[in-house]
Amino acid sequence: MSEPTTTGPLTQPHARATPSATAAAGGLAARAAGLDAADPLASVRDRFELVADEVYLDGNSLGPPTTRVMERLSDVVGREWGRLGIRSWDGSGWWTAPERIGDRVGALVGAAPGQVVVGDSTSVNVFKALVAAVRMAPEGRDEILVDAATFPTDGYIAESAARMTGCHVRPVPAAEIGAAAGERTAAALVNHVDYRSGRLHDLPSVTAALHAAGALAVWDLCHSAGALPVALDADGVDLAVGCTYKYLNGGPGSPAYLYVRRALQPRFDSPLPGWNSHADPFGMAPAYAPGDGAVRGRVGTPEILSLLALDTALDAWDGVAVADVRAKSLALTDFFLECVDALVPAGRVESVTPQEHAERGSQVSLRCHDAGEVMRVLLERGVIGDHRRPDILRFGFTPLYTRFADALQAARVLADVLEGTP
Ligand SMILES: Cc1ncc(COP(=O)(O)O)c(C=O)c1O
Ligand SMILES: Nc1c(O)cccc1C(=O)C[C@H](N)C(=O)O
Repeated sequence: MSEPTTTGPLTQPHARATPSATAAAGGLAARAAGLDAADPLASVRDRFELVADEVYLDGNSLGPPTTRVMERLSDVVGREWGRLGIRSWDGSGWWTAPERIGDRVGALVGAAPGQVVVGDSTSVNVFKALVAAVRMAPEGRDEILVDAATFPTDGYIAESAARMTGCHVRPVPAAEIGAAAGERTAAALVNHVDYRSGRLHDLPSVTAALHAAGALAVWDLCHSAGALPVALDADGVDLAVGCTYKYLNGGPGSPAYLYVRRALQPRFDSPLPGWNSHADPFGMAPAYAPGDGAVRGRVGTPEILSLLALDTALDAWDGVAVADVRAKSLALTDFFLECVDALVPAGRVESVTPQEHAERGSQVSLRCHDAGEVMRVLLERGVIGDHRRPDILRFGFTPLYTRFADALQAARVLADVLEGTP
């Protein structure tokens, strides 16, 4: 599995102690204030529960709660579960929630209704998607291509899916997957945004190249859904999975989702054909007969509490255009890189996140000596990012609630911490 490509050191000389550096910092503060004042998404921040005096830059791992989730969960537990009990499966719409909320997620990833179902973990959905993809591939194909830098769970599950379907896994850098696909390739599993480097991969062209080779394209959208535009239908993606606890704010362990392109649904042969995906679940028939549409991706009883927490979290998107989110995400990450460049002592960090907008997700990853210790101190000082071993500091920028002033504050604290360490 390959390491992310380094895109060059942040080279500006560090001059914080000089009058010109002080002026630069003042200039950055004025710029941040101007950018925040002009931000069309500024008021959306009020929809989230955020800790005062903290800069939360870990929404690419666990998004914070929305302000309405407590009230919704208290109603679900107190009234729907507590008073209506079993009647809520129908009366409160619990039974159909996976497809109903799936359509809401679908709207954020360019999927027309009826193709996304929410439930299970991302790992489980990777398994369903990959085995089903191989089962739908042309006869005689025995290779699954996997993004060589993939988030580990995808790689582990692909290995198992391959063993179960008589295939082998070939790891290939994501950018080369299209070219690597050949007549033996059944399917490829690719991360839209790399979790370590924040690199955005070219979904339309990789998907088209896979199709040209007769293979199916399975995308993991964990680090892109809710952070940037995704056009699953328009780009002809076959299957996709993603989590809902990062940029969709569903909460810790909230259920993941599975997209199966409508044209493929009749051939989607789930490796986990649980009773919830049956054409007549309450017929309790001994023989399995799959239901029609997105429901085919279901397995067992849905995780109602976290599913409905996600439902409420998605209200935060009311009136928000994904294009505005993308524009702000790029502006935030550009501004953070500029602040780091201006304030952090020269040579202490280098960005592994691409400079080119077309290749950047919604995070900035900085390679840094002693990154674990540096992140520990940042957390102590109220800058919440994370550390990926051995040497990566990750900062996720979630446009719905992150301000330009937060980006500057994070860079200032980072500069301070690095000044005090060798
Ligand atoms: C790209 C990617 N895939 C999968 C996962 C995890 O999947 P799961 O929801 O099963 O823990 C993560 C993060 O945890 C991820 O970043
Ligand atoms: N899912 C997580 C968890 O249960 C605990 C801690 C972190 C996570 C994450 O999501 C990690 C994340 N996918 C990553 O990009 O590293």
